[in-house]
Amino acid sequence: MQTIVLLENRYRLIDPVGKGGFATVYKAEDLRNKTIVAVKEITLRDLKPQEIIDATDTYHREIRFGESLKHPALPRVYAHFMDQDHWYIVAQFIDGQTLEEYRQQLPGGQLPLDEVLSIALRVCDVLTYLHSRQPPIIFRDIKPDNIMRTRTGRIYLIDLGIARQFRPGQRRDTQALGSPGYAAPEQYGSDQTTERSDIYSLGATLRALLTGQDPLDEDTTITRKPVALPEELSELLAEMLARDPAQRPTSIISVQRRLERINARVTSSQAAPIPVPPPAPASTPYYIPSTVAGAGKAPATPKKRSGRLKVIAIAIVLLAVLGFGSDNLLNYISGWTHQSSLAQEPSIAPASQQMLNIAVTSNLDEPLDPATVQRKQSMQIVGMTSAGLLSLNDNMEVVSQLADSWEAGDQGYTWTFHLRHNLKFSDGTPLTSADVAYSLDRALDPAQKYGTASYNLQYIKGADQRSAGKIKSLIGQGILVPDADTIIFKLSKNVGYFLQTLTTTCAVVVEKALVDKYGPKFTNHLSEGGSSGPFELVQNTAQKIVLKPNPHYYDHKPALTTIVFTPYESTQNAYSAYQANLSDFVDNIPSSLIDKVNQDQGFHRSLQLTTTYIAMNYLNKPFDNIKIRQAFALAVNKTLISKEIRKNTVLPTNHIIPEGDPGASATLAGPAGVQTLFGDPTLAKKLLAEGMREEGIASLQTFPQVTLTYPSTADPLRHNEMVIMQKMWKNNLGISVQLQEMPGSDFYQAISSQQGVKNMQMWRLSWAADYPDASDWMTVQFGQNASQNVFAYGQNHNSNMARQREIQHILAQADVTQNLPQRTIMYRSVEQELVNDVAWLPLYQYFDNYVVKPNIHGLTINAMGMVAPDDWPDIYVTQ
Ligand SMILES: Nc1ncnc2c1ncn2[C@@H]1O[C@H](COP(=O)(O)OP(=O)(O)OP(=O)(O)O)[C@@H](O)[C@H]1O
Repeated sequence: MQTIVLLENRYRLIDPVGKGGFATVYKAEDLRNKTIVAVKEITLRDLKPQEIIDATDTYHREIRFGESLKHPALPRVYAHFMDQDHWYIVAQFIDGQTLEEYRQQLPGGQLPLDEVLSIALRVCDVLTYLHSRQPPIIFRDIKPDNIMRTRTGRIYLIDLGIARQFRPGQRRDTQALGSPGYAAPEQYGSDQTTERSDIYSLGATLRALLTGQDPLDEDTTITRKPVALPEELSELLAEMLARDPAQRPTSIISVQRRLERINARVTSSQAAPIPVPPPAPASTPYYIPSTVAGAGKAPATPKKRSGRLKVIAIAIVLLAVLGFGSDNLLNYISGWTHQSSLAQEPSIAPASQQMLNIAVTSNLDEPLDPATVQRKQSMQIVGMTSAGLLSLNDNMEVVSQLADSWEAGDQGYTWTFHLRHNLKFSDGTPLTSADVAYSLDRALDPAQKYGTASYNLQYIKGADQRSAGKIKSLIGQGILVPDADTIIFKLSKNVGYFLQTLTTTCAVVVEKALVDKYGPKFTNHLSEGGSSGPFELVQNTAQKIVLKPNPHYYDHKPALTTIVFTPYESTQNAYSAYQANLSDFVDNIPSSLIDKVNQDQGFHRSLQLTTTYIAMNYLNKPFDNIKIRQAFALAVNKTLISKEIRKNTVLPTNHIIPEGDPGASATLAGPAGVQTLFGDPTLAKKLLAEGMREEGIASLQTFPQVTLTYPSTADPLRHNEMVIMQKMWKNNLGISVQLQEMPGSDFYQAISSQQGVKNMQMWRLSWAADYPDASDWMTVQFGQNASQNVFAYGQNHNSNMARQREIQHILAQADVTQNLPQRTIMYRSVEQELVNDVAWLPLYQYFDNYVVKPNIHGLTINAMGMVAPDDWPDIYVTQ
């Protein structure tokens, strides 16, 4: 029996994976999201007072930076919490090892030149990001121990704990931090650390990886391969390692450019042998600190990682602290060691087997034009082959894609984006800010019928006129292109969620040359080039879409060599293909198949930002009374609907801002403060009686006839769902609700305007997020003049009308509040009032149910129903 260690009732510790100065890092399962995370535990007991102060600083910095910084090479921080003796940070789990561990497995501890250059370029990329923050962030501890590498070679910087913001004017750091040998001389207290301190540490790291020699290691007994470095690289390293910061390269970007040139030469001349000069003396010309300024004594020996026994000893203490008895402890530890010694992580399969077959259940005939795609599967393909300035990760955070950095000015009315250096389309032509500008402007062209840009990109100044056909182009007006690497947006409204709008599919880049050549039919020629995402399209027919890695994508190349999308007539057929090993992945599995599919070893589900709700018309009787709305809401048992009708493929909810949206509230109560999801029939009856009294309705006989309207569909479950609610209202309130099924087109036409719903009392509808932001669930639905607000919230004669108006005012203010935490608080407080008012009666949130073969590593669907572009380098076939 194995005892489970559960933190916060949510994180199940699986295995310790690493140990640092103050912290132990565990691989853990987040039971709520069913994902693997890293839990970093800092144990305060046994620390000396100064160590507690240092650990506190480290912890707070790691959280602050981890939560605010977004870069594909920085692990995301999801949560933090503490108990009496420990602090915890929950972060993205990196399935890999540190470069220090990795190099120790290689002969002489040395990495090949091309691999070091590739790592160097990636580290430069993330340092460029950190150094371009305002104020710049100096990492201060670049070393092989703080760089992790996944099995596919993806690189992450860990341990933001000692990073700090550069303060102009401050002469020196208050603390001497960094790691001996890797830290720049000025980090020993003589001067303030700057970007050039990171340049020094990167130089020391690259040198250690190339030579196999630790900067402080004088041991000459180890056999190491003499290193032959291109002359330019030797020169660059010598400059990076100059003792005087003024002698080092001025910026990390200049280092990156030089490394790119060296890399291009090395790659092109790989076949030719490089002459091997005699090895240089280990310690020169590199600076090796002999004293720690201020402390007056020799630097401490570099930290050594503790062995497994020590880790287990710490675990015993941890478990004892968490209240486990000794028997459990022993069971736990034995289970743990047993499991660990047996746990053989499957290895990555050879390139010839890196093929992913995806079964889709609608035709492949939709043109893959980012401006107009509607189907989810098409959006997924577009997201794989086309990149935007920004994208979303699995945690619904906005992360950089083509943009390297960005800044807001003018109180959020101006946004300046700096593109990554040297971007290219898949055909090798340069991708510049002019291409981004062209693509966004094109998406707003009224010729793009059914496009989403007129809505998603509406905040760019002049977008309304462009999409109404009143102006020919936004470029030079709302979109400015001062140079090839910079694009500026001028906004008509300084919404705090502008970045989120740029993650939508309509905001990705298309190649102008291809559109100019083929016009609207350019999507039939995507295999000729034009891809800007991690993959390029090589075949596009009704029978098959084939993708291969885009050789010019800026990020680490995916290990998958081929991805094939094959259409099937039904999900049942797609699942049969999966069972017959013809397909590796099927998503959107409907509830009708769930009993069969959820037995599958590869079954997963991911909560989606899509909610089904009942809308009530504030202008029509009887729903112009809040108590009657509350009575109808509390008479519904949402748990029962989820279980009986939807076979638990949905999550019953009281929330309007759904779980998984960064704005979702953890403390929301349902209408009239009811916390449960199965309603409260007693309270519902009481509220109904009070509401009827207020409205002068003497008895149920004179209660207005109520009709629930819903769009017809082939899915019988929708009808069953309406029938079960009809029964609940009858049983709990004594009211017979009529059901009215309407042809879909008539229904959607009707609910698009207040005039259209004039004769409707309540209707069933679903909403899927455009982007993960609370505004999409608040202002877009309930704001003044919001197109979705056809039920007349804030424009009626209800008793709390004045408050409804105030709420609309708060929403308008929240939209333009630039400070995210403050904005979130505003939306959440409004949401609580809207839920109490039954402005919506939310029923449930959807899961995307999917199967993925166990030998496909890392494939997960995020809350927008997509595989995040950032994930592709870590998705591969195992053997
Ligand atoms: N996000 C992560 N995913 C997987 N493993 C991790 C992660 N973060 C850290 N580790 C592992 O845990 C080890 C210790 O982590 P880390 O270096 O962050 O601890 P620390 O106490 O802050 O270190 P230091 O003593 O260097 O300041 C790392 O060397 C690595 O092996």
